[in-house]
Amino acid sequence: MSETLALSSEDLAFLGPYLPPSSLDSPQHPDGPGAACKLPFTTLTYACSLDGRISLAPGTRTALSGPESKSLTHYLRLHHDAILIGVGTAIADNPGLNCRYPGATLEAQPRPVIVDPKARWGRHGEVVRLVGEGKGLEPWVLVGEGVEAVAGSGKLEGVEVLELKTTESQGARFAWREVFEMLAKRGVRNVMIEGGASVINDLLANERDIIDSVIVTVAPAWLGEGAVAASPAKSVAAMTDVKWRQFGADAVVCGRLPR
Ligand SMILES: NC(=O)C1=CN([C@@H]2O[C@H](COP(=O)(O)OP(=O)(O)OC[C@H]3O[C@@H](n4cnc5c(N)ncnc54)[C@H](OP(=O)(O)O)[C@@H]3O)[C@@H](O)[C@H]2O)C=CC1
Ligand SMILES: Nc1nc(O)c(N)c(N[C@@H]2O[C@H](COP(=O)(O)O)[C@@H](O)[C@H]2O)n1
Repeated sequence: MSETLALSSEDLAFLGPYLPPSSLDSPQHPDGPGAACKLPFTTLTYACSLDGRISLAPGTRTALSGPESKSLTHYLRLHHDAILIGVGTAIADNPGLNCRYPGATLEAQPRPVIVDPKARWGRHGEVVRLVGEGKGLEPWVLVGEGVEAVAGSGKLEGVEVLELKTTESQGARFAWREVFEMLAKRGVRNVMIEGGASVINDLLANERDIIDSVIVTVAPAWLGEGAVAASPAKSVAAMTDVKWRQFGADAVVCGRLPR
């Protein structure tokens, strides 16, 4: 399952303080609502360019991380119970969402979680890679209550569809807290939130209290104006507990969001 290099002991020491605690009884964020409400510990993590972009164009998969920071992503996957993405990313990237860090076994794999209120995923054939390779866990797809997932096509075989109520005010949205409560009830202790842009921007603008750790890779490239930006609708104050480290050609910043 390994496809990445092992990180150095210095890299691991750098990342250690930002990883999820080993159990919910020992929260890293003592006053964090995540711990208080028994929500899972959450890590918001993605890679962006020097102009804050995460992909070249909407619906386009773009490799920004170099080999070293890609290893970092897989090391993070090793330390989380679940990886959450929006359906836009699932459709655009057809991601594996498994852990390919050296030594990662099938038992150590994170649970892919796809936020898909209108059950759009599975209509495009991308399901095959996520589910079919047998190198990761069966994804959970969160759909709106009463929304039929890929009616009659049978393409969602190997995927568990979970229903959650939506609010119609903003076009079938889930309340993030309810998403994470649902995951906690299913035994998920920590979640790595990988994107994409809508998920990142919504959480940063509106639900910062839910995020316990932030780990962002900055690649030394510019994607330009037409590219998809990680840029919340509102400003967010500077992170606290900030540390930077170089991973190959990329810079990685870790921190916590101000409460
Ligand atoms: N560089 C990096 O690290 C990463 C880059 N990416 C890139 O990001 C791009 C995709 O971003 P984007 O198009 O914004 O897609 P997202 O992955 O953010 O998915 C967006 C969709 O998820 C659903 N969604 C988001 N928030 C909620 C909510 N609160 N409740 C219910 N549903 C919700 C909506 O689905 P609906 O519209 O059906 O209602 C929404 O349109 C791709 O190009 C991908 O390559 C992605 C991850 C990481
Ligand atoms: N860390 C990171 N760096 C990049 O350059 C990226 N494009 C991403 N994308 C995220 O990783 C997913 C792909 O995962 P697999 O390699 O297919 O398992 C992709 O869907 C994004 O969530 N991340």
